[in-house]
Amino acid sequence: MSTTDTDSTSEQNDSTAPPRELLRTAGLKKYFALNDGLLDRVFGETAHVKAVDGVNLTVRAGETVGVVGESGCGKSTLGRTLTRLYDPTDGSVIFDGEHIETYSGRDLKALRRRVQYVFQDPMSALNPRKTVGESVGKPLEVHDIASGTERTDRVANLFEEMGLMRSQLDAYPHELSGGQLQRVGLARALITEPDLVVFDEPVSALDVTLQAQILNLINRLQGEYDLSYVFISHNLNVVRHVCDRIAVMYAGEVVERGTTEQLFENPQHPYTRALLRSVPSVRERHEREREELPGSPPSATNPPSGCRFHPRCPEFIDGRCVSEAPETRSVAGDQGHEVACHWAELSVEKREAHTPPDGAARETIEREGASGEK
Ligand SMILES: Nc1ncnc2c1ncn2[C@@H]1O[C@H](COP(=O)(O)OP(=O)(O)OP(=O)(O)O)[C@@H](O)[C@H]1O
Repeated sequence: MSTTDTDSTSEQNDSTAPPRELLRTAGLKKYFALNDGLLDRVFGETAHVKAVDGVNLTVRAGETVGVVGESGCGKSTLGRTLTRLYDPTDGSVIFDGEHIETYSGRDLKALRRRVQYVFQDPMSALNPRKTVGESVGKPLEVHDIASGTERTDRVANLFEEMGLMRSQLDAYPHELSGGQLQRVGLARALITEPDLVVFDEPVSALDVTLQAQILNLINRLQGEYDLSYVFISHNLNVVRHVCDRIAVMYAGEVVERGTTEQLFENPQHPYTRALLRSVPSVRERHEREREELPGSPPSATNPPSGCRFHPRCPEFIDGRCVSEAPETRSVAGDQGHEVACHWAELSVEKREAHTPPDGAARETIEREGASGEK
């Protein structure tokens, strides 16, 4: 898939130019080997879960980029691969102008200071046998940033900034509530003063009141600490409130990207439209559209041919949907808005006149399209 996100020298000299690019992935892939038994190695090829399959994503300084999609579409794997918690299978990750996909040793350690990951479950980043104060202060020691009383003071100050009490420095993780733990998780991520933080469903385990508090805190910290965020979520209401731009993922690929306004006001991909219809407050605004999206996401090991969404697509056109992977194209008149879909390539008139084939006709097209007999 292609991207139109580019930085030219003239842009950099222009005061109205967008902020500098902090992170860019190009053709990023992460496959997991599924079978690694002796028989598989001797007799056949190892099957792979194509969790992330050629993703281009750009994050500019100071912005929040959302990654949305149903469960299993590859959001967490993308987040972990672009922060080098996972090694990419292919493609590149450029952070602050440097290719980091090949980093190891000292370079990788230095990167860890600048790029942080906040998990849905903050316990994942905390040692249950250590006080939360010790866990939050640990990166200061690992990266030789501060020790002794300076370390204690830094951790205590950050705790207060997160809305925690100094007395809670000595608490063990099991002694704190979910909301307090997520604040500790934020403190642990911010203690090294990173440039980029990836949030993986940071509030989905919390009740609605706590969600709002933590989201407000995340929002405030961005300005105070000059941070860029990648915000992974399946909750479109949350994403809408915190993100500047959004990438919609389906079966390991980005199928649409644009500003939050573009995606919510002018969604182009049938998958994005279906996702939006599943959000009650948004559905009211799109009530003229078709009904809920049927079915579930495909196998990540053997995804459908052509457009991976075609078996579930309410706008299915013809054999192209089955045999040709759609290119990522700019949406006319909507700068920075891109979509990968054959239906979105049609003129407005053709789209309006289009009636998707159903029943036997569709089955025939799918069979012929997949076998190339069309
Ligand atoms: N370590 C792993 N080994 C094998 N397969 C994996 C691994 N991690 C993820 N997967 C698979 O990769 C695909 C993408 O998973 P991933 O967790 O990235 O999706 P997700 O969109 O974040 O889902 P969720 O919202 O449920 O967390 C899924 O099919 C998943 O089962």
